[in-house]
Amino acid sequence: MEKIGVYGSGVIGACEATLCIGNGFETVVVGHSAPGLERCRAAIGKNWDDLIAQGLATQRNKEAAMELLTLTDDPAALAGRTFIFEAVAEDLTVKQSVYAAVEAVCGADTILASCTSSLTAAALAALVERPERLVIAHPFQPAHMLPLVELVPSERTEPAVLDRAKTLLEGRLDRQVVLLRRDVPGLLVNRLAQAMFRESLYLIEQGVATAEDIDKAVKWAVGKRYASIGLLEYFDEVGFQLERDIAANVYPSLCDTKDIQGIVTAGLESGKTGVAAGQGLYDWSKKDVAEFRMRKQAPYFTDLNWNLPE
Ligand SMILES: NC(=O)C1=CN([C@@H]2O[C@H](COP(=O)(O)OP(=O)(O)OC[C@H]3O[C@@H](n4cnc5c(N)ncnc54)[C@H](O)[C@@H]3O)[C@@H](O)[C@H]2O)C=CC1
Ligand SMILES: O=C(O)[C@@H](O)C(=O)[C@H](O)[C@@H](O)CO
Repeated sequence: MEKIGVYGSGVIGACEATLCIGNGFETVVVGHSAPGLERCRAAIGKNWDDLIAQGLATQRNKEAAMELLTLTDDPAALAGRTFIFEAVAEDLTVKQSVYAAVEAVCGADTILASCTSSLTAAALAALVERPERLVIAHPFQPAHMLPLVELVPSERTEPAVLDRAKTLLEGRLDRQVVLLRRDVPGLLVNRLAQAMFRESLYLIEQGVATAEDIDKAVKWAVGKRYASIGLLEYFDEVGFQLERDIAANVYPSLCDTKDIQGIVTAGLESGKTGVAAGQGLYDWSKKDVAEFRMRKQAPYFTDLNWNLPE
């Protein structure tokens, strides 16, 4: 059984810890500030309360899971850990300092699994002394609920490391793994997501549709359809002939900007940066954030198959 560490006590660190303790793994979480660690403990507790409210866990499961959790600001507590999820800021300098701290206390056999959303495995491998032990294991929010993990080796990752990561994720942590054959920025899902975000922002800027219109279309067409069939299964069903004709009409007018769009730079300048600011593409002061949180988790409630601690 791997001995798990999580470096990072933010959004993803809290979810990874919830998942690991929820499957009976004693887990050490390293953060870098006392208030951050307190927020992390509260976030993990809230994740459990949501599961309990859905009848998917009991108060006893929560207590047993929380007993498996250690939160600390001391990286030395990672000594003896065999599998570390790195979930710190999306910044190579921050990741490099964290990797140095991990490699200073962990053995040569310890796997470093980065949760990065957009950096390449090659760029991360260049930051460590033992690149053969580094892999990307990219989760999706809410990371303890949504099962997909993208696994990406660098050219220097040992095959046995991939096997161990896959065994842990699929065999012990109730995850669905997609292995990327080559290292690309944004991995797989974030490349698709960024293409959709770019086009959506473009459609708003061009006055074609509102954020509400786009989200309604995504929920009812894209979301529902591709929940049961694959995107490319659908492409094949339509057939190459029609898809070629549509592409010939649509490709020339698709957004292909390489720049960050005005709607985003303006939001950053005015402080209207999304849910946490109360205003982004939507006015969140008029929306129910707690209801959104439950809606975000709801699709996964029926699939949970954890080895809950008693
Ligand atoms: N938020 C998301 O939707 C997702 C994020 N990720 C990836 O997970 C990683 C973490 O992201 P979040 O949890 O969202 O970020 P966050 O901002 O919520 O948490 C970042 C963590 O990094 C720590 N940190 C920041 N500077 C540090 C430093 N100099 N030394 C040590 N620790 C430091 C913070 O204390 C915090 O614990 C990133 O690589 C991100 O791309 C992956 C999937 C989804
Ligand atoms: O979708 C997610 O939860 C993740 O894939 C991410 O890496 C990112 O945070 C991304 O979605 C932000 O757009």
